[in-house]
Amino acid sequence: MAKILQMPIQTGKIGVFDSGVGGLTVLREIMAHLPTESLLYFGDTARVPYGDRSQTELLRFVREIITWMQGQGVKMVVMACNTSSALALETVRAEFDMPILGIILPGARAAAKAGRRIGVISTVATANSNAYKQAILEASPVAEVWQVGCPDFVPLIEKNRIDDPYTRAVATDYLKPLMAANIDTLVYGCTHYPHLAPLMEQILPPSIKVINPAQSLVSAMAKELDMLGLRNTQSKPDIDFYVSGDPIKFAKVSGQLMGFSSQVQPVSLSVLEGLAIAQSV
Ligand SMILES: N[C@@H](CCC(=O)O)C(=O)O
Repeated sequence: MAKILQMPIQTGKIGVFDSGVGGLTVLREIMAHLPTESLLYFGDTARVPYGDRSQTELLRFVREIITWMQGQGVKMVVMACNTSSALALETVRAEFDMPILGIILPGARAAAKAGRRIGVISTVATANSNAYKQAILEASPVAEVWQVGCPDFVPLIEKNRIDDPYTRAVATDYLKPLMAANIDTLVYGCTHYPHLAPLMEQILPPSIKVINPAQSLVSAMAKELDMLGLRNTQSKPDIDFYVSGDPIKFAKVSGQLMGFSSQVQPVSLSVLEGLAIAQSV
């Protein structure tokens, strides 16, 4: 595939994407810690969940999204999605001529610093990839890692069923093997899961440290922006939201989860799919 060359500029937006509302937990950290950056958020809500997709499918989606973001003039892309980071990051980094950051390495490093008996909850695809386990063990060879795939979480969170006894029962069940393993640290290995924090805080013993990889990702972003001379110093940043599914539904759920309302614009799947075809010829 040919690389598309483009000169990034400081005032360009940072593209942030996920399958749905999960990446908003990353967006929240970026807004808090890099408040002068303009952002472009894309939620692939027509194709959520990503967690049971094959690597071939995910690579196609991720290539389409990054190509589309390049067309929007972004200066950096942030995969606010662990599943994409686990299965597609390395490949697309070699294909695109722009900084692309994933969330797993920063999360794994933070976990390795925080504890020794580490539980990672994630999508099934992320768990099967062993990406967290490998990255944690690289950072701390003495660590022990337990990974649990939690396929029911994303559909429940996309419907904002957080304060729901069913979700509580599901969460208790997923955490059981980790409690039995006596973990000291729990990693939210899917960006949707920090939305569950109010529920998790009720279920988890307070002695367990909880790692939200987005916090370390934002530090990595800051370093990368400085290194590339791409920090935005303009004072009036803005945020654009786009989804491949229903913009009204996304605006409603994101408003409930984040506490602010936003204008959400549609990007049709045929536009995205066309980009992948154009790239491969
Ligand atoms: N936000 C997700 C994607 C989840 C999904 O769509 O299954 C992640 O971090 O992996």
